Amino acid sequence: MIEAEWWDYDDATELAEAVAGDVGFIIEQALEARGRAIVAFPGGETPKPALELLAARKIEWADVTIVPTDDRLVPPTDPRSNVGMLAKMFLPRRARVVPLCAGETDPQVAGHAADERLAALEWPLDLAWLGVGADGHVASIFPGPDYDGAINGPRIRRAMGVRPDPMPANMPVNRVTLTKSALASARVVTLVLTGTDKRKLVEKAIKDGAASQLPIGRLLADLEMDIDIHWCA
Ligand SMILES: O=C(O)[C@H](O)[C@@H](O)[C@H](O)[C@H](O)COP(=O)(O)O
Repeated sequence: MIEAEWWDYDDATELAEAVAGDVGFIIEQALEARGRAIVAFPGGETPKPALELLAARKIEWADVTIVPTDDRLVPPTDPRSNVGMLAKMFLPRRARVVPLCAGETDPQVAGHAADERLAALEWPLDLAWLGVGADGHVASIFPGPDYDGAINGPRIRRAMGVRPDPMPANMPVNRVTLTKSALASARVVTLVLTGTDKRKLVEKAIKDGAASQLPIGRLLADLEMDIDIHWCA
């Protein structure tokens, strides 16, 4: 079982400030050690306040590469696009924001194209900042025909196209995701979530370990380092 350290906050503002501080520190350490940083940031709603605070921090953003942990197969101008959100926040800061999808409509074609684009970057990630869905998905690793590939695929495969089955009701679109091995190999993995239901789900996933039925459980079971989990109700 992995060692998870839970950091509990009184409210969403405190959570966002703490996460922005932590992530900023991790990036600065990478810049100091290697002169550049490569980080994966999640999509969804939870990270937005922390991402905004982070973007306002004084960091040498021009030396930072940001990749979404996952994206929806929609144009970057679509409000559902994770890279669109990250680009709006971090391109004005001069960070490099690398998209997972570039107009492809077929998830498998998109996954292979993303994999090729990512191969040109410096691996491993300095940070994989993760969120979790109420159904237990992490990044866009969902049950369906691509689940096994995203979870158990060859280590060299960093991105995959995903056709969730069943489709999540609130966002019924195909995806591209970083694979479990690309995420789990990051130098630091951190998880940020809100709400009691998600907390219970993650606590059970950690307890179940590799036998977990949930994508988040399968990923956490594979980590070789401790993980900080930031949470507020
Ligand atoms: O497309 C996705 O599914 C997201 O990018 C995923 O990475 C996110 O972390 C979870 O869905 C949680 O999202 P919320 O924070 O909005 O619940």
